[in-house]
Amino acid sequence: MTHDAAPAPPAPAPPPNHARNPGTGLRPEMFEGHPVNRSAAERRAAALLQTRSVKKAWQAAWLVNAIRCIDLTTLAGDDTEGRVLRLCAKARRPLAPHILAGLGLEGADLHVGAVCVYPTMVPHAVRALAGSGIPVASVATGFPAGLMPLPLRLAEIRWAVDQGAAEIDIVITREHVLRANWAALHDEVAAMREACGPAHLKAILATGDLQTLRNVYAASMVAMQAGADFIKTSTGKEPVNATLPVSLVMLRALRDYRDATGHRVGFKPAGGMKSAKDALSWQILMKEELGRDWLSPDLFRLGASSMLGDIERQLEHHVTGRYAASLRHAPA
Ligand SMILES: O=C[C@H](O)COP(=O)(O)O
Repeated sequence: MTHDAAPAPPAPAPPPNHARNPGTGLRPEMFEGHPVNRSAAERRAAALLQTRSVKKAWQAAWLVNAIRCIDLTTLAGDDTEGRVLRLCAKARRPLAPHILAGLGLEGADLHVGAVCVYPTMVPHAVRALAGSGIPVASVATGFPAGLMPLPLRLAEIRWAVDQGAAEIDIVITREHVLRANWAALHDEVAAMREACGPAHLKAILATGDLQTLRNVYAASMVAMQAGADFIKTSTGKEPVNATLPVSLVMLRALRDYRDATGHRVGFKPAGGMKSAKDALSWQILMKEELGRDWLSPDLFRLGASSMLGDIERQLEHHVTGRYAASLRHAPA
């Protein structure tokens, strides 16, 4: 079966069509005792991808939509100003001119969803992206482990926001989840949300550390109840990062939260996603579970350091009928 309702070909990113999530205060009845069946989640994720595929003619539109939703990321210990400047140049012009022309998108303002960096790289990224409309996202709160005193984690958020970060990717204290200390998790994320001020808070749940899918569901719900604007699967540093079954559980939490509160919260799978096929798989999952409205950059991001290169390669093939050597593409 093909996937008929592909996202429309890309248009300039629309303004956010929903208010920020104000949170609800801690409401354990929304997640305690909520059953999550691992093999059912695995079966559903696998079945979706077996029975749904994107029509070949529409794959290019889906891949262009993925570009609009990428948080183009560098989070390496050897990051430098030069690397961040190159990344920002790629963020502004994610496709080579002949590919854009082949897609009929010469005039389109196609750029990625955000550039995601460590806090000390924020000033470089802010400078390089000035006037582009591309937000700078900063990880903070002692990324990736988060095991720093809370006042220091909050100060790190404030520092990154002062430097111009418009989005803050925080990490949660995994121990709060593993001990089912939901009040502590709620209060921590709520304090981080307050420290963010106008910047949007993306809560990284580090799902590979959370042991059970029931924990993933509960942590997703608590983060949203504390006012997270996005929930994100992984730091990219856990042994297991974004997977489709875990994502499915988080999407169900997003849906349940929307149904209970009327607020739509964004989703960001991250870590280990490298191919254009991954970009299609996660978009199919989103569309099947949450609908196409959720497939825009204000509600969906793909956190990836190396996915854009393969997307560009596949789009070049779409346009020219042949693959170029990957060295012809500017590194993403
Ligand atoms: O937040 C994004 C992740 O750190 C990116 O992970 P990745 O380097 O495996 O693509």
